[in-house]
Formats: sequence, C-alpha cells, structure tokens
Amino acid sequence: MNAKSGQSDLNNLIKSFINATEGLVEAFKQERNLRLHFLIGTIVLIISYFLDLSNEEILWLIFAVFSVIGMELLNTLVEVLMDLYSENHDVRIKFVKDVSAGMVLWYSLFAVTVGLIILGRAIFNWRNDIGRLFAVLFVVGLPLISILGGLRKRAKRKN
Ligand SMILES: Nc1ncnc2c1ncn2[C@@H]1O[C@H](COP(=O)(O)OP(=O)(O)OP(=O)(O)O)[C@@H](O)[C@H]1O
Repeated sequence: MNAKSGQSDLNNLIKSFINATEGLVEAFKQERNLRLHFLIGTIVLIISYFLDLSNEEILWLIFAVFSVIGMELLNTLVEVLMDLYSENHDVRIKFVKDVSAGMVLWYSLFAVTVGLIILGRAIFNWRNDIGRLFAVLFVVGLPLISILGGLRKRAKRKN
C-alpha cells in the first residue's frame, strides 16, 4: 500500500463517518420518537451517575438505551422504505410498518425491565421480582393474548 492509496482510504473512511453522522442528525431532526428516546436515555444515564451501580449494571443500562435508539433508527428506515415503495394503502405495508413499530415497543419494554431491576434496586431498594414479573408478563402474556384472540375469532366464525 503506497502513501497515496493510504491517504485516499483514510479520506473515504472520514467521508463514510461524516455521512453516517449526517444520517443520525437527519433522523434526529425528522423523528419525534427518536428525540424522545434520546431524551429518556439521557435522563437515565445522568441519573446513573448519582447512584451506586456496579460496572455490570451500568453496562446493562447503556445496552438498553443504545438498543432502543438503534431499533427506532431501524423503524425509521422501514417506514421511509415502505413509503418509497408505495404510498397507497396496502395491508402488507401496514403489517411491515406495524411489526417494525412493534419491534421498537418490544425493545422499549426490555429497557423498562432493565430500568425496573437496576434503578428500582438502586433508588427504591426493590427486589428484582418486579422487573422479572414485568418481563414474564409480556413474554408469556403476548402470545397468550394472540392465542385467545385467535380462539375467539374461530368461535365467532363457527356461530
Ligand atoms: N401505505 C400504508 N398502508 C397501510 N397502512 C399504513 C400505510 N402507511 C401507514 N400505515 C399505517 O399507519 C401507521 C403509521 O404509519 P406512519 O408511516 O405514519 O408512521 P409514523 O406515524 O411515522 O409512526 P411512528 O410513530 O412509529 O414514527 C402504520 O403503523 C400503519 O399501521
């Protein structure tokens, strides 16, 4: 590798970084929900400075905050791509957009569970049962609601 190609590789890398940053900034400007997630993440991370948290707990909080923001970015992409594909009303587009929004909701529930367990202990001295119950409620509850909904529909069709 000569000095010239090394320099051009570096320029490309810097350009890619600038483009990626522009993408983040644009998404932040355009998406209200993304701004909300950044705000909540900022508040949680600031609060974490005033609490007695282990390294592991801080890492979980950071993981939760970054995950929700990452999923919101992905959801923004899906919405834009679907709108580019077609602006007509289409049940398949509705499905894709709703699942994508559901993905953000799912990760938000994960973040709330992490918050309940870690911040709940550090601020209110809660046992981790509350966070665990919250997680179980959604992991078990969601499929259950869907199964019960399906059974009800089937029963209605038979009548
Ligand atoms: N082309 C379409 N066909 C059918 N349903 C659609 C279509 N576009 C949007 N929807 C429905 O409207 C909802 C909102 O879609 P929209 O693209 O407006 O996202 P948004 O309001 O920006 O969502 P978010 O609050 O997640 O950013 C979708 O989840 C979907 O249920």
